[in-house]
Amino acid sequence: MRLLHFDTDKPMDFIAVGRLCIDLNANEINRPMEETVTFTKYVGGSPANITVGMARLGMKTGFIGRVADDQMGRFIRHYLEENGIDTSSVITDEPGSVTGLAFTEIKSPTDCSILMYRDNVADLNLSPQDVSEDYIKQAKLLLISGTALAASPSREAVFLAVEYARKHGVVVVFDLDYRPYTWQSVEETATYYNLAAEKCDVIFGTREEFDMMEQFEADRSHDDQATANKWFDYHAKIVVIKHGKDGSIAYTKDGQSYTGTTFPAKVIKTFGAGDAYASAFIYGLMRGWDIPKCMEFGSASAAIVISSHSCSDAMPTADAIEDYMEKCRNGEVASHGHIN
Ligand SMILES: Nc1ncnc2c1ncn2[C@@H]1O[C@H](COP(=O)(O)OP(=O)(O)OP(=O)(O)O)[C@@H](O)[C@H]1O
Ligand SMILES: O=C(O)C[C@@H](O)[C@H](O)C(=O)CO
Repeated sequence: MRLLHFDTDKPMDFIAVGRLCIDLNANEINRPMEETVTFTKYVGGSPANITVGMARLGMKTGFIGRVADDQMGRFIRHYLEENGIDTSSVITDEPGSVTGLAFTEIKSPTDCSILMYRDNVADLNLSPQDVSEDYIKQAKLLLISGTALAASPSREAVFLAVEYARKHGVVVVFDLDYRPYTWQSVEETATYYNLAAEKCDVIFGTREEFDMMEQFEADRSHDDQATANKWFDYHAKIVVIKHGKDGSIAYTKDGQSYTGTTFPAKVIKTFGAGDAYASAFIYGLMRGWDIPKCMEFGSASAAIVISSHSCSDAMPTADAIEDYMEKCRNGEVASHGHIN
């Protein structure tokens, strides 16, 4: 059974919609934020990272979003363009809004957190009028990400993008990307996440993210297969549930499930794993690979990114992923900072 159809007549491979922001990653690692004094600036935001990943993998990519009319907004636009990402649907917001900042605290390879500055951010000002049906219809795949659903008008813009995608046979992928601090309440969060997930072909999330979505259900089994089955009753063909260092499980609508293992990593920080995994997995899907191969590629890409200081800038090329897998097979990469 063919799970997904990518329309090869469409010129653009991949478009993401949502947040573009800045990561300021601690240079002094293995210490709390209170003792951290210098940071390196990178483009950040989960959908931005995934798009950079896709571009590094050689896909023709574009982004729909809003950036602030400030130095940070210009830095983001320039970085996307340098990576070959089309920015014709990246709009500069009216003066007054700011660029979202994520300060990352790297206390240890397994204890990382993010301190967010997201008041009055430009990315959540994306409006339905910014979403072009013509732009979306020429892509094979649209990626949406949960944080863009946190507030209006960005929320409506994402739902409209999904409608256009479905109307024109564009595969819709949802990366749950749940960041609690951008939401008002768990009730609101679960409501919008569930409404969006109903409309998507592929869903990526962690067990905790799916638990958040299922919090008001009578039967909360926390069971991965039950979670996947629920979405197969709507539109989904593939549901991937990620379990950090314990790997991932992919379920497909034809009743199969596949367990993905992890690659050894010299972990510097754990965030970015999910974005790297998603980009390499989606790349594999678009190349027509079977699910286990997509998972293997995703896991290897994740291991590379968590062994690096950044998320976006560390996204590997296909050759770099192949090389890494080869080195792991030859026993040349030992795990470090990896708690089993
Ligand atoms: N410590 C680790 N060592 C090796 N691989 C890892 C590790 N942590 C995560 N991965 C890989 O990355 C994949 C996704 O990780 P995870 O479940 O942490 O996603 P996530 O929570 O969405 O990530 P993020 O922190 O970027 O939000 C895992 O399925 C696994 O393949
Ligand atoms: O916006 C965030 O939540 C932080 C991201 O910018 C960061 O790159 C990350 O956490 C990747 O998943």
